[in-house]
Order: sequence, then C-alpha cells, then structure tokens
Amino acid sequence: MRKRPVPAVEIKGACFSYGSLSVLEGLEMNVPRGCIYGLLGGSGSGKTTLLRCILGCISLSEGSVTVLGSTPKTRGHVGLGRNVGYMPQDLALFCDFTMMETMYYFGILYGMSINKIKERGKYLLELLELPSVNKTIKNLSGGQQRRVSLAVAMLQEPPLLILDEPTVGADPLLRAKIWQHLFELVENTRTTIIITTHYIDEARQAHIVGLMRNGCLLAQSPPDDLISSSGLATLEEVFLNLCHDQEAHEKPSPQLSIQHSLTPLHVYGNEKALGDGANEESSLAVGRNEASWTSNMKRKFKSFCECGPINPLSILPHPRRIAALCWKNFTSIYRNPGLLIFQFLLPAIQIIIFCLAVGNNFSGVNVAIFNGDKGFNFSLVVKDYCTKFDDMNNFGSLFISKLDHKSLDMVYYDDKSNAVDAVKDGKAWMAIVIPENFTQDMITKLFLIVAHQSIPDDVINGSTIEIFEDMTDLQITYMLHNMSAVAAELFLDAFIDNCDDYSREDFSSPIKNHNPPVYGSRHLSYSDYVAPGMIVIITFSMSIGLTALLFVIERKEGLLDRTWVAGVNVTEMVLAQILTQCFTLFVQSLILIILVKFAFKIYMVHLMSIFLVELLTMLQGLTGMTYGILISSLCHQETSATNIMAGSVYVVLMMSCILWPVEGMPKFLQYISYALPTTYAAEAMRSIMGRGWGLDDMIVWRGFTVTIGWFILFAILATVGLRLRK
Ligand SMILES: Nc1ncnc2c1ncn2[C@@H]1O[C@H](COP(=O)(O)OP(=O)(O)OP(=O)(O)O)[C@@H](O)[C@H]1O
Repeated sequence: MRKRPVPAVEIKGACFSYGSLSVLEGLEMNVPRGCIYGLLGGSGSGKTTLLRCILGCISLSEGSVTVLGSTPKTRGHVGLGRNVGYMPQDLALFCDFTMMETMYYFGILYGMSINKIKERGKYLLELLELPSVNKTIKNLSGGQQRRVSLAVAMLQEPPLLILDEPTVGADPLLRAKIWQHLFELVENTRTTIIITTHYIDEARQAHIVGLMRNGCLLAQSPPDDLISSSGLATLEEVFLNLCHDQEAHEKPSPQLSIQHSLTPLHVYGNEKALGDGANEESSLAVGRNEASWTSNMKRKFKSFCECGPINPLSILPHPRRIAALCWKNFTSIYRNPGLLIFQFLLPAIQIIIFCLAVGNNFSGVNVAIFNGDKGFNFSLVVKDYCTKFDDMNNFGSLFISKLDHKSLDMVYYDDKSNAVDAVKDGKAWMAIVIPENFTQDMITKLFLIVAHQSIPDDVINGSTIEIFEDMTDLQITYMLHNMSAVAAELFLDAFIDNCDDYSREDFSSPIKNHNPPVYGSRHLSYSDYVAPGMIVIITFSMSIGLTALLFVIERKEGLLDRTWVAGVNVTEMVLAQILTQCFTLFVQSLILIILVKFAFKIYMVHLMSIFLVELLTMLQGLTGMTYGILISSLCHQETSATNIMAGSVYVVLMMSCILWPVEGMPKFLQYISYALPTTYAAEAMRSIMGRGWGLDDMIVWRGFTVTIGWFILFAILATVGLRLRK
C-alpha cells in the first residue's frame, strides 16, 4: 500500500475562542508539501487566528495541528525556528534597526552564519526593491516596511512559509514580482507557502485555495477545480455561492460545508484528508462556551502539563540567541535617547527630588509671640547668689533669643489674646505667651529653691511660658516641640550658668544620652531615615514599569510572537532581559548612590558599604524586572499593566518600612509587610548605611537572601507566565 505523504500542515477539528468569541469552529485543513496555499476570507473570518494556531502562538481548545510532522508548542517540540518563515500581519519589526541589522538579528535567531545572512539579506532586499540597507525601518514607507518583514520571513529559506497578507501596500508590478518569486521558491526548493489574502484575483494564482468564513473552511481545492465543479464562472462567484449556502443552514456544521464543495487535490498527490468526523456539535459548543480568559489560561496550563516529556532543547538557552536578544535590547536602548534618559536619569531625578523635598530643615514657620515680661532689676536682690545677672534683666527676651530663628518667622503681638487668635485664624502654628512677671518670678523661684522654701502657685504660674498650638500638621508640631524644648534647655543653661553656686548638672535630667550614640548621629534627619528605603523602592518600581510595558508593547506589536516563531525560548528571553537589565541597573544604582552619598550627604558610615548598597539595589531591580515580566504575561494592554504596577508600588511604598517603621503597624500588617519583597531589603539597606553592617550580620544577609528568593520566585513565575501566554 502506498504510504500517504506527510502534509506540511494538517489541522483536524480546530476550535478556538477569544473569551466568548468563537473564532475557529471545528476547522479542517490540509496543506500538501510544495504548493502555494491561498487562504481567502473576509475580514474577521479567523485567518490570522488560524495562522497563529499553526505557528503555536495560541493553543486550540479542541482539535489538533501538525506542522511538518510534529505538533508545535508541545513539550517535545523544539520550536519551529528555522523551519518556518513567518510574516505577521502587524509589522513586528524593531523600528530603530536598519534593514540590514534586522536581517542580522533574525538571521542569528534562525541560526544562520553571518556570511549567509549578509548574502541572503542583500539578495532579498534587492529583490523586494528596497532602498539602502542602512536605512532604519522607521524611516521607510508602510509598504517598504512590510517588504522588509517579508524579507525576514524568507531569509533562512525555510521549508514552510506563512505569510499574512504579504502584498498589502505593494504596487501591481511588485505584487507580480513577489508572486513570481514565490512560484520559483515552490518550483526550485519545494517550499510550502501559506498565504492569506483578501484579494480573490491573488488567491486565484495559488495552487490550492482555502475559502474561509466564520471560523471554518467552506472549501479547499485548486481554484480551477472549485470553479469547474461548481459550474460557476469565477472564484468570486464560487465564494459567494458557498457563503450563501452557509447562511442558508441555520447553524451549519463545518464538516458539512467542507464536504459539500470539496474537490480532491489530485494535482499535489494529496488524498482527501479532510472530514475525519472530528467536529461534533458538542465540540463546537465547547469552543463557544469556553468563555473567559481564565479558561484559555487553564487550557494552556493543561496542555503545558500534559503534552509529554520535556525536550531539553526546547528549554535550554542557546548563547547565540541570548547574545542576539541582548544586542537587540542594547541597540533599542542606545538608538532611543529618550528611553536611555528615562532608564538612567529618571531614578536619579526621583532621588534628587526626594532629597530636596523631604527631611530638610524647616523655614518660614509662622510663630506668634507675646512677650509680656516687664523684666526686673534683680541684681540688688540676688546679688549674693547670682553676681553675673547684672547685665540681664529680661528672661522673656533671653528665651526668645534661644529659639531657632532660621526656621521660624516670628510675629510679635502686644496682647496675649491677639497672639492666640493668630493661631485660631491659621496665621501661626504656635503662640508663645511669656507672662508679665516672668523674670521676677523666675528669680523668686530660684531664691525659694535655694532657701529650701515652698514655691507658691502664683510664682509657678508667673514663671511658666504658655504655648498654644495648632497640632494639625504633625511634622511641624514635632519640629516646634523639639525647638521649644531645645530653647528651654538653652535658656536654663544660660540662666543657671549665671549663678555662682550652682552648675547645670545640679538641675540636670535623670537621663543621660551618651554622645556619640552607638549607631547613627544626633543630627540625623528624616531623609536619612527614608533614603535607604527610597533607593530600594525607586529601583524596584522603575524596573517593574520598564519591563512590564516593554513586554506588553512587544506582544501587542507582534514582536514577541515573531521572536518565539524564530525559535527563541522563554528561558532565553528572560535571561537576555536579566543580562541587559544588569548593565542598566549597575549604572542606575551607581548614579543613585553617588547622589545620595556625595551630593546630598545622606548618612553612610563606611565608604565600603557602597559595594553592598550597589549589589542590593541591583538585586532589587532584577526582582522588580522579573515581577514586571510576570505582570506583562497577565495583561493584554499597557493600561492594565500600568494599573497593576501602580497598585503594587503603592502597597510596597506604604508597607515596606520605607516611610514608617514596621513596629508602628498593627501586628497582622507586620506579617504582610514582611511578606513583601522590599521590606527586609529596606531594613538591610538601613543597617548597611546607618550601622555600617556587612553580610555577616543577620539583618543584612536576611535582606539579601529574601531578595534573591523573591527574584528566583518571580523569575520562575515569569517564565511559566510567558510560556503559558506564548
Ligand atoms: N487578541 C484578540 N482578542 C480578542 N479577539 C480577537 C483577538 N484577535 C482577533 N480577535 C477577533 O477574532 C476574530 C478573527 O480575527 P482574525 O484576526 O483571525 O481575522 P482575519 O480573518 O485575520 O481578519 P483580517 O483579514 O481583517 O486580518 C475577529 O472577530 C477579531 O475581532
């Protein structure tokens, strides 16, 4: 018995839906080797979807696809790679590349030698009448860009070419030339070509034409056979007739439609391979009802888990392809100064804004002052104890002189109620009211203390400065409290230092703060506290944003699909991204550290700590990057990626002890906080910078370990996510 030749593409009972929209409904297709197969159908009939199923870019919910003898996108499949040239409907080219660079990039992915790429690239660009090879893609016309895309598909001389509307934008002469070249390819190399088109006259030239409508093939046969068997004059009439036939059936079974009009494919030695009865109504129902994105993902997950042993070649990274991907990433960056500035300078700008805006000394804080102190010529009265008071006779003024004049704008009032009203009216944050007999009562108090006598209430009241506050701004309140406490201390210092028999120590607080402290400095500001965490969050969030958007955009533009079809696997894609990001993160973190340490003099104990800060910052960036890839695998659009990103960054900023210590959170929130990827890292960063600790300290190595753990986890999830989404 004669063995049936293996077709180039064989599809049985294919069902596929986007959410609730059923696109392929039990479709049967058989493409013999060495022919041009013209897939003709109206807009939205499912042609592109069908091609993407053949390429393994999307998985069928029902049915099977065999391409060149194996099923794409199964574990055993190494990837179509060099065997399939694909020209998508979208441009799917890197617009900043020149035409020749585009050839080199895809050629390397296909595994071609540099010389071969050069030779084929030049030949194809000339054949397709493209201008100078050094012109960048973005500077070509739409039609020229599509021709470069066609050249990329034909570059490696694959046995199977899949072209989605390749002649759009080409003039009739060039269209004829392209078709001529396709015929030569089939004749000379027995290449199989599947070509989609809206133009019936173009499809007429194909060896076999498949007429597609509403997710099924109404007929597939050599065009002449279709015309002769139908008794009609043109292919257009045949197509219209079939469409009417399909509409006449209330819900036509695709099986029925195909059998109705199918002519055996004698010319290409192909038996009638269609209509194995694979499509039951039930499978159509499944196709239509599998409504949601989740069901698509479940389907992919199921096929991912069930389709046989993993072929190591399908997941093992290939250095050549990784190098090509890295080269592409770097070229995209340096050809795009805007992106370069965004990557390198935005974190720097963010930290500059932070250091300038947060944690600095206050200025211009309005304070209302009423100094009612009449003063007192006390030198006669306390001369025996306090000989040095001779030149001081108004302690109210002495207290005011000890306030921080740089931070405060002091407005003097001549009445206590006016000063208090200034606070009530929002004109001042604090009113300081110094009583009439302040100096006199202070001296009396001292006199009575020395004489070991009790102090009457009116003397206590008269020697007390009253403060009226607007406490609605916590930071200003803290500052004013701190400032008035310091002024009171300085005032007491000045007051007591003038007494012959008493020293400041006699009146000192029972607490002694050692100076310098064990760690840190008495002059630390809020920015010293927040800066370590800010470095972490800026790098983390920038990496999420850049990577998530990059991947979502590349997917939308069809670049990812084209890269997968060219044979790149997910591991290579993730590794190349990590390598590229390592470089950008190194520069980014170095700029951040230089600004923080040297320009803004944020507290850092040792210069040696810079190495650990740099390392931890880079690791956080890589963690953000892998999280970004994960987000991109969940999102169709930039807006949804941006929303997830913004939500995540907000949570991380609030809960990672960057602005507020974990100890200041409710207990249950502390657990959540520690479960975030940035909390331990921010703690470690603070210990490295503020305490000068190294990797031998638990807080520091825990920060590194947890960050690496999250990086690995996100990398695995991102790889699985990309694979499922592929
Ligand atoms: N990613 C997607 N998500 C949801 N629906 C989609 C998606 N891609 C395509 N569709 C829908 O699937 C149907 C088939 O689309 P497809 O692109 O396969 O048609 P086509 O025959 O190639 O059309 P055209 O000739 O206009 O390119 C259309 O209704 C389209 O709106």
